[in-house]
Amino acid sequence: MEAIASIPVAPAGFRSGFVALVGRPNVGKSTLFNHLLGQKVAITSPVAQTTRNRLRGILTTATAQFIFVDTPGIHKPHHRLGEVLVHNAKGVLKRVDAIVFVVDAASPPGRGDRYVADLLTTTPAPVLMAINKIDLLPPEAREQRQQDYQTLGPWPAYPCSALTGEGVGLLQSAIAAQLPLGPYYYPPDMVTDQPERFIMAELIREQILHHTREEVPHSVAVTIEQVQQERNLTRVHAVIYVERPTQKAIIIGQGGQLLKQIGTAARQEIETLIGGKIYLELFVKVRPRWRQDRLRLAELGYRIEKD
Ligand SMILES: Nc1nc2c(ncn2[C@@H]2O[C@H](COP(=O)(O)OP(=O)(O)OP(=O)(O)O)[C@@H](O)[C@H]2O)c(=O)[nH]1
Repeated sequence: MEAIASIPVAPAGFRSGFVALVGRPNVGKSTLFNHLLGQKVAITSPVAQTTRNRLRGILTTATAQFIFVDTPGIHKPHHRLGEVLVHNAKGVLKRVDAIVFVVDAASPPGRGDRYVADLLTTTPAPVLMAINKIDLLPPEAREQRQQDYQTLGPWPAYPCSALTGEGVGLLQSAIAAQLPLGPYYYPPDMVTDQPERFIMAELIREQILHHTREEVPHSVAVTIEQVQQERNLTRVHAVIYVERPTQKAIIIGQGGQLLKQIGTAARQEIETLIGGKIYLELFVKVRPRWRQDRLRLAELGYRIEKD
């Protein structure tokens, strides 16, 4: 109840609502999400399908409150985890006030984009198209690329770069204009509704993705087993789950070198997150076929959400 008591009454004309970022994997949804929030909440990586659980990020300005929902990249599922991701992403689309359809300007529209565009033709919420990564295109090619993408649907398009920030302000104002008049749903200074533990686990997973190659990433899950507050130090005990002993060996590396690098990088990210000293203990465990198993998915925190 305390959190509710600290929510002020919104001024007249205030707009607020839920905004979904959707798009095929790797178009830059998480990067855009972080840029809009001005803070690192979602992890990003060059490996497709980095985003797993639904994450909410809150941005409050003088005139509006946006609750951004980052969805996993939508694509045709190949295994149980894939199905859960797509099911959850579809569910989100039915419940939001606005949808930002993110596409990648670096390449022309493809099947993945059309798959998403088709889903959006039946959603009730207004759709805006963010043509992301325009920094990768020479200025003279942008107009043509925008036209290519506008064949996907009748939605207004906003060229932008989540990396440099170009065009993101305009996109943000356009989203605000689509939100209904409404209250503060969260306290104005709140940035995410995810518990710190979840973000810690994601920051560790992010470093694993950065430090390993294709064969490992999708087989990794991270759980935070224990967080102990000591005088000037927070002790974090985390477990990295993989599916095969070979993956365990890769993550640990020769003489434990790679795990050490992952740990150091993740520790620094977590210290920035919580603003204090961390002692991070990482363990690697093998759990065969965890991605195929509903129960284990649930145990590791991948929820199947109801429509
Ligand atoms: N040059 C450039 N790269 C970008 C931009 N936005 C994102 N990227 C890069 O594109 C890659 C994918 O970005 P993510 O934000 O993880 O993509 P995503 O759509 O969330 O991916 P999934 O989690 O797979 O759905 C990363 O390497 C980003 O650094 C951009 O505006 N310009």
